[in-house]
Amino acid sequence: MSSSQQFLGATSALALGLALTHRIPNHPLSLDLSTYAPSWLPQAILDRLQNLDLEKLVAIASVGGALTALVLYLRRRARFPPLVPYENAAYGSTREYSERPKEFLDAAFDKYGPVFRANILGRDQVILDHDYAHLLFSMLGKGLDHEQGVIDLQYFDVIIKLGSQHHLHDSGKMILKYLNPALPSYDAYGPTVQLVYQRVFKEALENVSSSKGLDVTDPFELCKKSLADAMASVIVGVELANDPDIAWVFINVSEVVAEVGGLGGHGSVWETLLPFYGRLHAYWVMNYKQVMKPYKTVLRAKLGAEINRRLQLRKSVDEEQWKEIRPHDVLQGLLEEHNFGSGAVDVKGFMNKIENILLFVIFASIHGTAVALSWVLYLVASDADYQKQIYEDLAGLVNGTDDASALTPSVLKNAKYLDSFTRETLRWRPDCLSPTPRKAMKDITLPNGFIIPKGMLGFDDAKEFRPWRHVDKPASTSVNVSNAFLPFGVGKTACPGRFLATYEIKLFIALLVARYEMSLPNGMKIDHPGFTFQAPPSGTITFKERLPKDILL
Ligand code: HEM
Repeated sequence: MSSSQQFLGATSALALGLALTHRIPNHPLSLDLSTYAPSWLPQAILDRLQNLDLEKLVAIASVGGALTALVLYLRRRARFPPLVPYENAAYGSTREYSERPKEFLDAAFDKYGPVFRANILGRDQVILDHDYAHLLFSMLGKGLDHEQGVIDLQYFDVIIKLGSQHHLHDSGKMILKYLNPALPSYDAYGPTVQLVYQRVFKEALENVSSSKGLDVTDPFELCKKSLADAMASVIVGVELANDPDIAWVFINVSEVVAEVGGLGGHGSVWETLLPFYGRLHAYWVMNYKQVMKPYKTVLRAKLGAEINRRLQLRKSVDEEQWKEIRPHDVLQGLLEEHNFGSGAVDVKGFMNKIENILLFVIFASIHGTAVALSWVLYLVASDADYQKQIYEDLAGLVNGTDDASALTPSVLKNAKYLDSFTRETLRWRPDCLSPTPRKAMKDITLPNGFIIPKGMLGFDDAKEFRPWRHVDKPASTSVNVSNAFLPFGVGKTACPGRFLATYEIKLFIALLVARYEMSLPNGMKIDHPGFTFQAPPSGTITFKERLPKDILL
């Protein structure tokens, strides 16, 4: 504090104290303020201040107090990162950002440096370049709350409350238990996912040949369908995954939640004017309209029938035969925790317990992974050299075999170029701000003196895309979370599905690159910048089959 601020503060505090203890007596008061007075203050003014009557003193103190507060406020504000100017007070920079996110961010970084504020979605938000975000999250991370950031921006608390309880961590525990790469059974999911992909590719790319390319106009649908079917096979089993009603649940649940949480409402006039509008909307959709109800009804009916089928089947075979035919899926693991062995599963009680957990896992596993996968796919398709490098990487691993089930999770771990590409895409996706905002729970002072004010959200922006930057860096694989790599979060709540997610992404790309050459005849388009849940790119991808001698799998 400067000496003038100290003087103002001392005068105010003294006057207020006196006013309270003397209850404002009606006679002049003599004070000695000379020790506090700055040297530049004229003696005449000091004399008058020292012989004030109390009423005047209280008046001066009030003005002094108000001025001190104003000075402190202005000084604190002056240390906020610079704000990108905007013309429309209602929209701030929301429109400008949503129309051309990359240009908007690039121009702001050029002009203001690594940290600035922009008024987006009705509030000032701090945006950091990647290096600065890394520094901030790792060195000054205390007081930055990821969960609170996500709740504020994505209404996660409303969305994941699919029933009467939150199921985030229960779902996490379930994934870590049944889809844990440390378990020997994990590799068993490889062939399951591969069979699904091959079936979906066969349907979608049936008419492709080396002479005649095939244009796929909506590759995101291909990504989503592949992942929804793969997750259904892994979670409820290959047989049930073929049921069209179950396929409908898997593909739509994630869509609905993503809509509610971001893609649909964000950027609307309402949300910009009323930042809490999104939350109200989420309450309306989830709790009043109960959009999850039809999915729950189908899930209950179909899973109920499947559980009874498995119980009957188990009764009809002996121990040895059961070992042969026991389904390798998450459902079976869960059933075995709930009396499957004794043949006395209480189906209704079981469904009550697991229904919401399953719905959350379906959401968590499909939409985000499909968007991430479509980014990887478009970026791979954007450059023949990327495909060449990944193809050579795979050729070394496949080693002459043409058996597609060769690419188990443990084999694909060694596809280092593909892994680096996946990590870099997740790190970089350029269309929008990081999906892991942080909320400042207290003022945070940056090394350059700027303050990130309490209550504000912070994002990071990643600069250059360099797909091989993580090659031969064992601590920087696609699943190593850290403050420098936030797409899967960090710490004890880091995404437990990231092992499966990156496997699914890499396998999808590997199977395509092994057989096809891809190109983007019209480039790629970013239709909607992700304010929170990220949006996929769009645009046609042309597939051409490699010459038979070059097809790897
Ligand atoms: C590329 C795809 C994916 C991305 C980018 C992603 C990202 C995330 C992020 C950012 C979180 C929050 C982390 C935090 O709070 O710090 C999270 C949590 C979670 N994810 Fe993922 N995820 C993906 C795929 C998956 C898959 C495939 C599954 C399931 C198999 C899954 C299941 C979960 C669960 C259950 C949680 C909650 C964990 C807890 O709070 O205990 N995710 N994910």
